[in-house]
Amino acid sequence: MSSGLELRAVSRSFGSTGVLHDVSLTVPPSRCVALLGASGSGKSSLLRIIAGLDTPSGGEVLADGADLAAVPVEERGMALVFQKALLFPHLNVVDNVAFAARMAGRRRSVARQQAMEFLDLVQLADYARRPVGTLSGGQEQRVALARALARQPRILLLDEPFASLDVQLRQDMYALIDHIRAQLAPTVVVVTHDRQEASILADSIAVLDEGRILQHGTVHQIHYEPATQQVNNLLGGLNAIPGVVRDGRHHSALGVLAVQEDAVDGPAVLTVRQEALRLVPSGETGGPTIKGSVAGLTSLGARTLVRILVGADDPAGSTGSATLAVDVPGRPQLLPGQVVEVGLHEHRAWAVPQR
Ligand SMILES: Nc1ncnc2c1ncn2[C@@H]1O[C@H](COP(=O)(O)OP(=O)(O)OP(=O)(O)O)[C@@H](O)[C@H]1O
Repeated sequence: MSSGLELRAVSRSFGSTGVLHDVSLTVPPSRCVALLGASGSGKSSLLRIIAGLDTPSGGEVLADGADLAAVPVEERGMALVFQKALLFPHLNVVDNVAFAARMAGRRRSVARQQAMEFLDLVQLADYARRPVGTLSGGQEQRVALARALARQPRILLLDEPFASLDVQLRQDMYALIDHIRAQLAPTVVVVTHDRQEASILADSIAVLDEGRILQHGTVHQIHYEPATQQVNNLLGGLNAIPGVVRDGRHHSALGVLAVQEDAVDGPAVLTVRQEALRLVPSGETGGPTIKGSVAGLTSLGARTLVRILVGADDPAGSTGSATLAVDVPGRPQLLPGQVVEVGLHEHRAWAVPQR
């Protein structure tokens, strides 16, 4: 069972300081939304309000259309997992997971039997009798997840639950969350400051900054159709070229490029993901290209970020110059100053009004 979640104009102030401002968000049942934002943007404050651990200064939290204002934490049908597992140190693994059922009055044997199903789900059934002090960080988080799931929440709230795990363990946990979603289909809200994690886990991402949602959209929209320049920055988009939009075309140091049809005329920044650009081998014919010179190379490991200066030798000097970042596979054999051509999938260019 899962519930739809809705936030309506939620705000929260501490004294005279507002930390959440008119936050509205809808998450359909069984969907996963990521709250993505820098440290201090209000992600945890929002999650605490959803869970009922804090009261909003204004606005409403609803589950399946019902206002939760008067519903206490334990009756909201939600479970929360934090960055720290916060297991009960005096209980072994299975009794940690069985805890809620025991509190609800179930017999020990029944509670343990049910707990075993959830330990099985997180692939820790063999660890049932272990003291929790003997677990690794990744195993602790699995137990914390099993304990949360044993409450059979309709909405699962995850507050940076994998932030302290190493890269490999995090990948394992992402697979586990996929598995849990496929098996139990809870609605999930995951707080993270890691855009890759948000993209892997969530169906949609709500980008939070200074207590406001800048944009809520699919993973694709947030990356390729940012609502503001700040969303582009927060999602790691490196290209933001100033210019002006006239009749669906953006004019800048890059030349004239088609952007979305409904782009508003006026000053606008052209965003185009570095991953949506490519270096065109000399002699290749086909779509439009942008000519520039190599300004620098940065290794990304298996890929390389090539920075290309465009428009610096424009004889008219009317449009100025711009640097374009292009993310390419491997390590291209390029020298600083070398002239290259960049292929741009025009439908990937997106204009954002300049403020
Ligand atoms: N109880 C409180 N009293 C006063 N200010 C608070 C309180 N709780 C949170 N804040 C402030 O609200 C803002 C948002 O904090 P919050 O913890 O929600 O951010 P966050 O995005 O989760 O950050 P992080 O990723 O670092 O956990 C911060 O400026 C924080 O100092």
